[in-house]
Order: sequence, then structure tokens, then C-alpha cells
Amino acid sequence: MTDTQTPPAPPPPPTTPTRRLLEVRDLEVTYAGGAAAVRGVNLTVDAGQKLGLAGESGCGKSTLALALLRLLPSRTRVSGEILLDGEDVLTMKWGRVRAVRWAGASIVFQGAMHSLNAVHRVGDQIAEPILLHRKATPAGARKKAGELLEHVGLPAARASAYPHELSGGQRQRVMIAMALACDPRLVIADEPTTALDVMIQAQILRLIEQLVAEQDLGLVMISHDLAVLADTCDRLAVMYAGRVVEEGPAQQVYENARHPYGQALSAAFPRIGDTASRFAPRGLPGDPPDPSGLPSGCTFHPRCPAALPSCATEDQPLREAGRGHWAACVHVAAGTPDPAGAATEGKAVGEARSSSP
Ligand SMILES: Nc1ncnc2c1ncn2[C@@H]1O[C@H](COP(=O)(O)OP(=O)(O)OP(=O)(O)O)[C@@H](O)[C@H]1O
Repeated sequence: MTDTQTPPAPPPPPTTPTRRLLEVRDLEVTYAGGAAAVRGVNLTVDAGQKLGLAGESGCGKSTLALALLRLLPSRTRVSGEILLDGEDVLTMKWGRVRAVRWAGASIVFQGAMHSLNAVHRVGDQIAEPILLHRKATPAGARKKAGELLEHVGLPAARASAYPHELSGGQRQRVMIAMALACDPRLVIADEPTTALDVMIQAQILRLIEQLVAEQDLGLVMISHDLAVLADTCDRLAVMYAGRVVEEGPAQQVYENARHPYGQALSAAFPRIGDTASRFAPRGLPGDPPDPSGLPSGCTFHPRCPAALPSCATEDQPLREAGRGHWAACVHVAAGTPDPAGAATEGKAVGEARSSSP
């Protein structure tokens, strides 16, 4: 060997394997009265990843969130798989479900005033799951409640306050502290900022982002507001009539939605710097369908400005519309242009995508 010989290539840097926290496969939820609220949904969330779920009222977002922790009414039919850290929530024994509810995954519900108990001090409410799930002493649970309050930006002394003594933003911080009480790996936030003014909304969103990054949590954030989700999340899934009709990188779905429903939703939430033509709301006629009697074919076709005759009879699978971007639309399948720009010919889910992107 001479000293002019090329040295061997250094070993590749070690890569941290991604940890899959949630995998939802073919989830179907039908309420006792026959409402098919969630239909064939596939989703994944990895540690440190933030998934936004968007869609109009009634499209099944909250039903999906409740299904994740088996919080649906008892006569609801649920099928598919919900793998939380590899364990199927749908087939777990109840004792395990109860354990998983705080420590595996927790939910921040919309409207903190209604979710908190008005007659108990907020510190006691945060301490309760710690006492139940962490075998802590009352003093230890109270201490941890104070620390959690400080972690979400409130003085520990506010533990002695009742919910009505706090502002809306402070109550939402309490809800977030409570959701973190048992160190969950996944947090589901259902409209966490809906009732708050814009400034407080921004603070709560930044707090959620900070906590996800610090603790390498997985986040499923639900909102009807695509702009809020695009600003906060890495990926966006758009639901319509119980199905995910579009999914992809958050900014890409927001800026260049490929499903006409995603486009309509995106146009309804203009952003700063929009041109006048983009700013003008495009409007979407009609209402979402009743899940007890869904239209045939693509369920969006009665409201779709780009519907073809075949859409009334043929539903479309999610197809790749761009890198990591999927949409269930005949125009993606055919590679025909759409109002948002040039189309990419799509591969059907079965061709290129296993359960989820
Ligand atoms: N307990 C229930 N029994 C029967 N149908 C229900 C029940 N809860 C919800 N639904 C129906 O299921 C569908 C989906 O509702 P869901 O609350 O999941 O939608 P959503 O997208 O979360 O709406 P929102 O943004 O208004 O909360 C709706 O048509 C709703 O009427």
C-alpha cells in the first residue's frame, strides 16, 4: 500500500431508526343508527411527526380520534386495525386500554371549559391521572402537576385555581398539561385552539410544537382550518365523508391540493400574500353528505366543480399525485390538468403504497 492510495470511505453516520407510534389500517366506524362516519382510513404517525386531520364539520375527524382510544359509544361497529406502538387497540383487553389511554396516547379535547371539571382545582385534575396510572403518592402527584403547569407556561401556584378563574388560553394550557401527565408517546389534539383568539391560538400552537419536538411525541391534530394545520404539521390528511381523500406534505397539500375538495378547503383559508384571484373564495356549493345515505361513486361528486360523468358511479383510490402526495380523484388517475396546476399521472394505492405513505 502506498501513501497515495485513496483511503477507504468512512462508515456512514449512524441513522436513528424512526419509531412508528401509530398505524391505522382500513379503519371503518359505523354508528348504531347506520352512520358510516369513518371509511377505510389508513394513517401513520412516527415519533416527532405531526399529522394534521382536516375537513368540514361532520366529515368524521372526531370519530376517528375517539376510535383511536376506544372512546366511541358501545354499540358502534369498528373494524380494521389501530396499532399503537405495534399493539392493536381494537383487540386489547379493557384493562390494557385503560392503561394505554393516558400513558400510550392522550387526547386534548376542544373547549377546555367543558372538558375540565368546574368544581375541582386544576392541579387536582392534573394529578388525578398521575395517581391512577403512575402509582404516585398524593404529594408526588401534586408536585408533578405543578411541574407540568410550569412546563406549559403557567406558574405552579395556579394549581390551586378553579377553571373559571383562568382565561381560555390558560385553561387550554391546563388541558395540555393534563394530556402530558403520564408521559404519553402520542397526543391527539381535537381542535385545540378553536375557541381562542388569534394571538392566544398562535401561542398554544407554538407550545404544542415545542412539546412535540422536546419529547419526540407523535401528534395528531384535528382542525377544520387547513391554514392552522399547514402551519403546525408536517403532513396533512384531508377527510371527506369519512374517507381520507388527500394526504401529503402539509405545505404541499395547502398550496397545491390535488383533490377538488382539498382545493376548495384550501381556498377557504387564504394566507397573507395571496393574490387577489387566489384570495377570492371559490365557494363550494351544497353540504357534506349524510353518512347514513352516502352518494354513489365518489361521494364528493355532487359538489365537485370538476366531476366527470363516471364520478357518479366510480369511486377512486388514493393515487400518488406527487412525491409523497396522494389524492383520490379521477383527474389524478387520468393525469388531466386541474385548477391548481399541471397534473401528475397517478399510481393507485395498491401499486405503489402499502398501507399509508
Ligand atoms: N354518537 C353518534 N351517533 C351517531 N352518529 C354520530 C355520533 N357522533 C357523530 N355522529 C355522526 O358521524 C359523522 C361524523 O361526525 P364527527 O363528529 O366525527 O365529525 P367531525 O368532522 O369531527 O365534525 P366536527 O368538526 O363538527 O366535530 C356526523 O355525520 C355525525 O352526525
